[in-house]
Amino acid sequence: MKLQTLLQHLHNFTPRVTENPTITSIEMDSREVKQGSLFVCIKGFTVDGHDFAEQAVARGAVAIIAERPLTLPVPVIYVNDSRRALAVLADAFYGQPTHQLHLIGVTGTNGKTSTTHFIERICRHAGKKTGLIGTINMKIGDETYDVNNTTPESLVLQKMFRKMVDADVDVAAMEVSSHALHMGRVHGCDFDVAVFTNLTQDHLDYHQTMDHYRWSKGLLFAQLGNRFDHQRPKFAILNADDAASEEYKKSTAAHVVTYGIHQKSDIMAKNIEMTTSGTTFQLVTPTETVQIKTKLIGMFNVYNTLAAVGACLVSNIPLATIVEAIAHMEGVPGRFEVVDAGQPFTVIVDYAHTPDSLENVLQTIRQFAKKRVFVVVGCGGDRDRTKRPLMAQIAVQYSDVPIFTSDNPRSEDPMAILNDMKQGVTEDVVCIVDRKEAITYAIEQAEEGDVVLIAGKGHETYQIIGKDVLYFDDRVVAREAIQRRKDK
Ligand SMILES: CC(=O)N[C@H]1[C@@H](OP(=O)(O)OP(=O)(O)OC[C@H]2O[C@@H](n3ccc(=O)[nH]c3=O)[C@H](O)[C@@H]2O)O[C@H](CO)[C@@H](O)[C@@H]1O[C@H](C)C(=O)N[C@@H](C)C(=O)N[C@H](CCC(=O)O)C(=O)O
Ligand SMILES: Nc1ncnc2c1ncn2[C@@H]1O[C@H](COP(=O)(O)OP(=O)(O)OP(=O)(O)O)[C@@H](O)[C@H]1O
Ligand SMILES: N[C@H](CCC[C@H](N)C(=O)O)C(=O)O
Ligand SMILES: [Mg+2]
Repeated sequence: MKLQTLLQHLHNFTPRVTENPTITSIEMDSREVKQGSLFVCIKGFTVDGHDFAEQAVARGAVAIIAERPLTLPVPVIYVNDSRRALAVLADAFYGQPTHQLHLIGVTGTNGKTSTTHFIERICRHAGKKTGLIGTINMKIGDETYDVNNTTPESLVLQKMFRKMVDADVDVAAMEVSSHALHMGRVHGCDFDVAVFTNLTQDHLDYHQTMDHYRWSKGLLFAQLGNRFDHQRPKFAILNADDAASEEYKKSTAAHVVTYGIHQKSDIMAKNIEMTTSGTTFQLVTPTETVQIKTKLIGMFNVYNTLAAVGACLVSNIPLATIVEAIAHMEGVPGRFEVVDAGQPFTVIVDYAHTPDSLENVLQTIRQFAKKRVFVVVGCGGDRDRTKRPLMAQIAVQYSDVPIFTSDNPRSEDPMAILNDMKQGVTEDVVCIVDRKEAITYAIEQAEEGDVVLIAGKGHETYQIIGKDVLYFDDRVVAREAIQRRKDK
């Protein structure tokens, strides 16, 4: 694509460049630049992309997008906000792929990964070709691609959407984090359906206040198409049991469909019954009431299922197909995942890393636990510090044997994180800084009928200590500890 053709999409007011080289790729990382690239300088949280512009030119960049003056031998186009410019340019460069996809975005503090996976599975069951973007990975059909972020930067996103369109994907479900909404990573994504799961405390390191966090999530609904196009209607699927939905309802021009258990909503779950092997409930929709049977447990999964049902119904998937798909649905990796190595007690690995999710998952376990509940839990470094004492409190309140340990300490001192956790409790709690030792301790202490919850890292196959990303998988560590116990 020619530089001038691409720049037509920017509508910026700075002097126009006269050169018109062919742009072979857009890059935001100088290390990825090739001959013919357009390099976009982004001022990041760690370094400033402008400092790598010279390097980009040396590697073959033929034009640069920048926010501040640079003296370079190639044309430099100045913009006020290069991250936003990147989103506009990436959308244009890849041929506006989201206009050709049925795109479902899911936001909320907890349940995004679960809900997007449920939507993907229902759509596949309906015979659709699917795309998926989120915390665990990106997918086209069965093909998987690694991710660095739950919601990647616009450049990565638009490239993936192009790949999806070229692979004839019908429906794409993606997680939309509050960071992505606030930083504009999803500018240019033409969502058809926006889903809200819930809002509870997390990410205050980034957002500072709950008001800012709530507002950031609300951007998904506020930016969801502002005209009534009956050919391509837009839908907001809102959790009526969460107070934030009232605000999102007002901020969107899209058609609103609500779901819930307590408040009167368009889609409701009634007569919920749960056992250790699954859940049944009556699904009440505006047209029909049907019986749902699922292997999933936990009230939170009823909410995630309702959210997925809402998204799929407005996407024209027949209710009967949805019901059938739900009956076949397995859990999501690292979400309430049972580790069974033949031990006489239950071991569950779960991604709960917020106060609300930890409380939900422990409440669910409490409902069924015959004997003691152990919880091995830590809190991530370089993340919301204020959730640490709250998670500690919840661990103590809902378990019999809380064991505090490290999650991903990142650049922080693991002991300092444990101390932050201990501020939330008055009791003496076992603290074992090494996560492997903590898991082993729990497994050695557990007796027949007990439940051991290993919380916080779920599907993660690494532990970040300092700058090191070390292989670590709670499920593997638990399995090995069980085996060692058996071998004794
Ligand atoms: C705080 C934050 O969001 N950081 C994101 C940000 O990184 P950054 O600002 O540190 O980037 P940087 O290293 O300063 O680099 C600035 C620019 O210089 C460029 N550069 C850098 C080095 C070089 O040699 N050459 C070069 O050109 C970089 O490519 C970049 O364009 O931009 C990166 C690229 O888009 C992101 O991967 C990164 O996410 C990091 C990994 C992160 O941890 N983000 C978290 C907070 C986050 O976004 N989380 C949400 C999920 C939350 C949830 O699920 O609950 C998410 O959506 O992932
Ligand atoms: N609807 C829900 N409400 C509260 N807790 C939930 C809900 N769904 C899942 N959880 C809990 O939160 C954990 C994370 O779930 P999930 O990965 O689906 O959320 P997420 O929003 O994608 O998280 P992240 O922000 O890290 O991407 C689960 O392991 C479970 O303990
Ligand atoms: N998306 C979340 C994941 C947290 C997972 C937990 N294991 C941690 O490292 O804190 C975050 O980046 O805050
Ligand atoms: Mg997720």
